[in-house]
Amino acid sequence: MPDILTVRNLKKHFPKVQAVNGVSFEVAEGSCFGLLGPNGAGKSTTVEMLEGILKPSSGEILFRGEPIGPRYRERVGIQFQTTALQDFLTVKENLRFFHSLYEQGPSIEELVETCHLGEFMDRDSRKLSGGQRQRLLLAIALVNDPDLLFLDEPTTGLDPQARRNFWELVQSIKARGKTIVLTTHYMEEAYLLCDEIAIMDHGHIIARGTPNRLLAEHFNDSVLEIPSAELNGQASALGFTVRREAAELMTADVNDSVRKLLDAGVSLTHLKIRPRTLEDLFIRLTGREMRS
Ligand SMILES: Nc1ncnc2c1ncn2[C@@H]1O[C@H](COP(=O)(O)OP(=O)(O)OP(=O)(O)O)[C@@H](O)[C@H]1O
Repeated sequence: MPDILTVRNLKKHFPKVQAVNGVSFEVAEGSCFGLLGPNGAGKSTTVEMLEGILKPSSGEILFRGEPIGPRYRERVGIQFQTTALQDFLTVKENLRFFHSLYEQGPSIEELVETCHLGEFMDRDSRKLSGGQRQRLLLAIALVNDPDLLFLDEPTTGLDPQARRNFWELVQSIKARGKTIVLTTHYMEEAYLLCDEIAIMDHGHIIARGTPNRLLAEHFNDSVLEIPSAELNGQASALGFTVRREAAELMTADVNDSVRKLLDAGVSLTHLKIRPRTLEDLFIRLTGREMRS
């Protein structure tokens, strides 16, 4: 697929901070691109420049090969946070208001169907649950039928079920050929939704690629997890690190490690063997855990 966005050596200085310090990447048409990083890494600043809201200090942003200009805003959709909603209006009224700002785009009925808003159209938009609010904000981001959709931490604060519902929605929108740029603090979300991710820290991109390729590049081992109590006081002798109730062992030879556990008389009933995750990669690269 050709690139819908090309970003070259993008920088943004604020008076006391170099928030973004020379980032370059491409986003393929129809893909979901994830920008990850610890607090203050420069994700929001980067995204605001890509959205055309914030002027870069230097560098280039090309949309389908052309520098972004006044018509760019017609081709992008931005899922703004709650403040974008008009107070005292119902969901239907909010949707009508934003819909009236554009001459083209899907009908209100289509937006309602796509974002599953049907059940609460007459509700005051301040009375929505977190998941319902995010679906309304997503519908508003889609009013102009954008080619490129920006989702900035769309599921932060949602309960697990609402988060899963939102992921399904994002997948269905992507299946219609839209390109998505997503920032998230949830590694599971990035793994599930993103074709490609970039991990930022201190204004730089420190890793970029498909989630599976990045995992394969950085790890050749798996993780054994077992309740510490089951190791009968032999955790350190068996090479395990104890983290609260669970003990962990990273091993490139799972068979050998399991054999040693059996030889030591450890019950394997609650043993879990898992591959490395993006969370592990994130901690390895940034030295920090993701905010949850
Ligand atoms: N308008 C501004 N003026 C001055 N400094 C700013 C401004 N916006 C952001 N910064 C600083 O730039 C750096 C990057 O901030 P940014 O919000 O882009 O990070 P982030 O990765 O999105 O963090 P978070 O995950 O907390 O949202 C931080 O040090 C932040 O304090």
